[in-house]
Amino acid sequence: MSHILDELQARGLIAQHTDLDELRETLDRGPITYYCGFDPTGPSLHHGHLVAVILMRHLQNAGHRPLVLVGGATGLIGDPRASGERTLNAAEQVAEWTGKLSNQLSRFLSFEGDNAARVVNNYDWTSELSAIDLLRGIGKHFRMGTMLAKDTVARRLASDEGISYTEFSYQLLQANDFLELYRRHDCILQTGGNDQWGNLVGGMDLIRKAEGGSAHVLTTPIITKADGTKFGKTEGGAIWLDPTMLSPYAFYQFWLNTADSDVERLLKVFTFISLDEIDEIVAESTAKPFLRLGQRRLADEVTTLVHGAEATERVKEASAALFGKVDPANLDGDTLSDAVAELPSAAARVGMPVVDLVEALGLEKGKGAARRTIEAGGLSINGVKVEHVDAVISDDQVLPGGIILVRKGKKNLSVGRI
Ligand SMILES: N[C@@H](Cc1ccc(O)cc1)C(=O)O
Repeated sequence: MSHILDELQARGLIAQHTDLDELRETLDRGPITYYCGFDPTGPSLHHGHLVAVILMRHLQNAGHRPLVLVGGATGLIGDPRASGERTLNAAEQVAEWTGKLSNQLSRFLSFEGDNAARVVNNYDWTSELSAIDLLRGIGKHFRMGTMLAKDTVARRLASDEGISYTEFSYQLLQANDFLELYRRHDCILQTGGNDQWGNLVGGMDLIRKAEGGSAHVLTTPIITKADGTKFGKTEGGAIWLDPTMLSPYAFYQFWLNTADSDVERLLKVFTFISLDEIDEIVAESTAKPFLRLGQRRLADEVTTLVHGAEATERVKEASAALFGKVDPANLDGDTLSDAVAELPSAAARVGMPVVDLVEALGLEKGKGAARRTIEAGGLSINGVKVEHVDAVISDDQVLPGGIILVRKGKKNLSVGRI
């Protein structure tokens, strides 16, 4: 088996790092403890966090021990972003999001065995820190020049809006986390997104200055698309991992819609499929691009990772239903509803003439046209061709969730809703 660091690099999971040879030697001496932090700035993680979590899981799979840090304290302060000062969220809100994030994060790591993961909250040590401790114990190790030169800080300083003292101080708190975890758990590696580089190095320097200790940092790349457009946006917004914010169906579709030019890279970053197998998938996919094998596998794996195997099966049943093969017995109403959420729809009822429904859906302008389409064999309900112009909607055509799939020709799919 290849070395974990080589594997991570080959997968494109490492953007920047401190001395890799030294880290390699450290890792080879035995399991280490590492951490990655997540701030509760919203109710859910998104695809960006997923890259960080996947890196954590790779390291855990290689035998190392993860500490998942939720920023109960840092979430109250706000890591400065280039786009501007954050509004402070209420303490109760941050506490609620902290709980949600810990739950989500816990799904991705193992909490059993010798290298079981642990969740830590920086509120536990930061809330006890007095102003005097902060300024004497930590502040003294920081040089203003270095703090001001941090990428986001420098940019915000140069902006009209500037930066508050609150956000400016954020780097002290994150650095203190690393020091605290170094002291408490012998944690010697911090990972994070590439935008976190400055914060990570700040902690590493603090460990050296305060304890004479040596630690490492690794960052994951910010994922981009080959065509230069932003990765991870749907019409509805970010690729949230919470199924109530983005349905598993929409989540699956996002991955399924990956461009051919991005598939290989995303398979390496977002799945645990071996690199050899990815080579095979890509070769097959390139030979028969119309089958979108790479995209399917990607969507399958990532949806299973985030929402579980069962949800993924339901999503696939619902997509199959949309493309003609409807077996209501296997369908779950909620997933089907998610699947048809974006399609044109109209109210329907049992006993309604099919031509009326076709007209209401705007599939044809008027009943005459609707009749002609049926006569020509161009209309189907739930994938079954409608044979008679005077057919009416029957009970058994109502799918779970009160849905009737009406298709004209190959492409025009609409939904009657009971
Ligand atoms: N600053 C990190 C979150 C974080 C918080 C505290 C830490 O100790 C580490 C990381 C972010 O915004 O993504």
